[in-house]
Amino acid sequence: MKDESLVKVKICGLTSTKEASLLYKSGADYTGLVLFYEKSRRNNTVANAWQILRYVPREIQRVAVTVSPTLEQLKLIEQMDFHILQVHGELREEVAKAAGLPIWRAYNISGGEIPAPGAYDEKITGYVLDGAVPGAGRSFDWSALADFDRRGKKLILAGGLKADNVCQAIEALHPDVVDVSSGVETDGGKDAAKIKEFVRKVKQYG
Ligand SMILES: O=C(O)c1ccccc1NCC(=O)[C@H](O)[C@H](O)COP(=O)(O)O
Repeated sequence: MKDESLVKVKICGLTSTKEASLLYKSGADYTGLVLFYEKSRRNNTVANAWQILRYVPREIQRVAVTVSPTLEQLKLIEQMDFHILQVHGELREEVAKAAGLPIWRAYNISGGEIPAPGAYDEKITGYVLDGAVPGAGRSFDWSALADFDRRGKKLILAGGLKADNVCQAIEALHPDVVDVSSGVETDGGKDAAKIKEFVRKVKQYG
């Protein structure tokens, strides 16, 4: 059984069934698949996503990672085996209203601006604070976000995290979940040893 007091780990940006298989017994709590965003090298087609999800261990929560999704895209996502919808960019009113999945609202932080959430409160269960460019492996000034009001929701911290800096990040913002993609990759693919070390550092921190 998992210890509910620990900071949780999200391994984001899966692109193959092989990468999904690396999550067995990894200690990860969430995983993310990028969809409908062709600018990302981690983008998945719907068909590919279906395949990958079959290989994600059952105990891991699956997050559909999107940028300004449309209603049609939401409907496709909700036919798949996802638990959470993560939205970067714009959260369209029709998507927020129609969503059956809980939403993690993602903010890409450039400069020291503090996002001021508030809309669609009842659907939003978490806020993702991420670097300026999603999935780019770059962090932001954590101290500038110390006053971010999480409004009782989960705080998911992303952007440039790796085994070497994740404990400092936790110390700075006390997130519920730490989210990593580039920091557990080697040559653009997920690396089992890096995942293991990242999870070890987080769970050791408590
Ligand atoms: O990973 C992407 O390419 C991506 C593209 C479009 C929207 C979101 C994307 N990733 C979202 C995540 O949750 C990443 O884990 C997060 O940006 C952290 O990435 P990294 O800095 O590489 O660890």
